[in-house]
Amino acid sequence: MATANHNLSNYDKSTIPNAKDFRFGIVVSEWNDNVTNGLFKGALDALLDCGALPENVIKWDVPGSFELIYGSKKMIEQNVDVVIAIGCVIQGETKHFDFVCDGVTQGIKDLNLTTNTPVIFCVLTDNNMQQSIDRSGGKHGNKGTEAAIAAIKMADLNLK
Ligand SMILES: Nc1c(NC[C@H](O)[C@H](O)[C@H](O)CO)[nH]c(=O)[nH]c1=O
Ligand SMILES: CC(=O)[C@@H](O)COP(=O)(O)O
Repeated sequence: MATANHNLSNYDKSTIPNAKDFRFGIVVSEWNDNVTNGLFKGALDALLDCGALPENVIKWDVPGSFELIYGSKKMIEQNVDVVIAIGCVIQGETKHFDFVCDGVTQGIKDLNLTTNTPVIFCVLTDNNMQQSIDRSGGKHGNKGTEAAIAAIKMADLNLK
């Protein structure tokens, strides 16, 4: 189902574990920060709504989405139960978009394979700024909210 047919912010709290005992690390890219700040707000609001304690949420900023890989790796060392990697990559004139998107995707995938801490992929890879705005609190909801719910579920799974 494409995002256009699905609101990213919809969730049913009755189906989500209480997050009060989980520690969350959130790494946020500063590129396109009008978007990434919106994604972070969506994620934080959802975590707190589902019972997370503010003191159990660590937030770090990194320069760009490519640095989400190293930032998430270092965040894992902070003994958190799950990491959310937040970024916004928008197509420019060159192929750089392709390499950044593939690099961060593969890097986060590798962290999920090689560590015991889930890293949630909350990286928009859009054709233009409007698509990013629409997915960070706009008409399609907020991918940060979606990522937070995924983070809670994966933290709960990680304890089993
Ligand atoms: N163009 C975008 C970038 N580019 C920067 C890279 O992520 C990286 O910081 C740089 O190559 C230095 O290593 N980053 C984004 O997050 N979004 C973009 O649209
Ligand atoms: C994803 C990028 O790095 C890209 O936005 C940079 O823009 P350009 O390809 O025009 O250099």
